[in-house]
Parts: sequence; structure tokens; C-alpha cells
Amino acid sequence: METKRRLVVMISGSGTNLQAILDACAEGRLPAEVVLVVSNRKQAFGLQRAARAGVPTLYFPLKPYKEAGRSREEYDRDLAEQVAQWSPDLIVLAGWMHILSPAFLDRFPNRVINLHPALPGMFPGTHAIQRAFEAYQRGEIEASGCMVHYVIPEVDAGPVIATARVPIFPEDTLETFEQRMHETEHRLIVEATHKALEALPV
Ligand SMILES: Nc1nc2c(c(=O)[nH]1)N[C@@H](CN(C=O)c1ccc(C(=O)N[C@@H](CCC(=O)O)C(=O)O)cc1)CN2
Ligand SMILES: NCC(=O)N[C@@H]1O[C@H](COP(=O)([O-])[O-])[C@@H](O)[C@H]1O
Repeated sequence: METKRRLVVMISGSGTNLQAILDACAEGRLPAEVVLVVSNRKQAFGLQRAARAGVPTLYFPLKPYKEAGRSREEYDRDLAEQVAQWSPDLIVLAGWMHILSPAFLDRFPNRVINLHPALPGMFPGTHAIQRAFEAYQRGEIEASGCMVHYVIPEVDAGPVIATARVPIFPEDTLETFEQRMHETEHRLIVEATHKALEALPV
């Protein structure tokens, strides 16, 4: 019987992309299982999605490190130690809103991927959906999109695994554009995770 690949999914919010991964695993569309869901935010609804799916969760906040005068690198190193105990084949950042330092990334070379709601080289960082919509309204872009990329220290600049174009229409509001973006992301995250799993050494 084929051993399933082990996924750790890291979130900070609602977890709709986590849900897309959980559903794909359950339906056999991803040859993997989510073994742990990590959040840096206690109220992240994605933690409830994980619990409902019977997946172990880890709430790992940065605040105690900040309050103790400890560095982001110490946080990242301890976080990596926690995650490593679950022997992940691949780590998926699905709305994880912390920039990860080499103290984390070096522990999992070429095994951390990230979903970003913009196309390569466009709107790196946070609030990319709103920034793209405002750029469209200024006539600077005709469409946007989303991508999944390998994570390197430079933000949203790692090798691209998959992209998808998301059109913007004159009648759009930010909300209608955002909905179209999220629907596209839910498909892309599964496609890209599948590609990244296939690229892993046997
Ligand atoms: N080293 C990397 N870390 C992360 C990447 C990456 O490409 N390289 N991708 C991000 C996800 N992300 C965009 O896709 C992103 C998330 C958060 C931030 C950011 O500025 N975070 C601030 C805190 C913001 C907050 O808490 O609201 C911070 O970390 O200080 C930028 C990009 C995941 N990590
Ligand atoms: N820069 C990273 C970033 O903006 N990530 C974005 O966070 C959202 C998470 O949604 P979810 O919690 O519903 O999956 C997604 O839109 C994802 O692209």
C-alpha cells in the first residue's frame, strides 16, 4: 500500500485554502494527508476546520517571544523544531502571515511552498488583492491572478510552481473580485501542491 505524503499546513486566518487541501486529500485528489495545522493566531477559523477534520493543531504565537525580548529567529527555530517532529514531506503556507527567516526555511530546504494572491513579480507582501484592485481602477493593470511558489527568504520571489489569471471586470467591486480570486486559489492550491509532491525525491 502506497505511503501517503505528509503535509503540514500553516495558516493565520479563515483557512478556506486549508479546507480545499483537506477536501482534496479526503477525496483522493491529493496523494497526501494533512498531519498538522499550525496557526500563529488563536482565533484563526482554520484551526476549527482542522479540528473538525480530526487533524492535530498547533497554536504557536509570536507575542510571547516579543514580550520576552526574544528574536524572530528564535521563534522560527522553535517553530521549525515543533513542525519537524511531524516529519513533513511538504509544508504549505496557506495564508500564513509571518515572514519566515532562514532559521525555519533552512530546516526544510525546497519543501516550503506559499500561496500568494498575485502574479509573479506583482504586489508582493500583504493586501495584494486590494492593491491589485486599486491598480486596476487606476488603469495600471487589466487583470490579476494568484500563484504558488517555493519559499525563499525574499518575500514572494521564490521559484514559481503554478499560476492562474484572475480577470477583473468594470462592474466588479473589491468583494466580487476577491471572491473570484479565492475561488481560483482553491483550485490552484490543490494543483500546485500536487505538482510539488510529484517533484519530491522518492
Ligand atoms: N521568507 C518568506 N516568508 C514568507 C513568504 C515568503 O515568500 N518568504 N511568504 C509569506 C506569505 N506572504 C505573502 O504571500 C506574506 C505574509 C506576511 C507578510 C508580512 O509582511 N508579515 C509581517 C506581519 C504582518 C502581520 O502580522 O499582519 C511580518 O512577518 O512581520 C509578507 C508576505 C509567508 N512567509
Ligand atoms: N501574502 C500571503 C497572503 O496574502 N495569503 C493569502 O491569505 C489568504 C488566506 O485565505 P484562507 O485563510 O481563507 O485560506 C489567501 O487569499 C492567500 O492568498
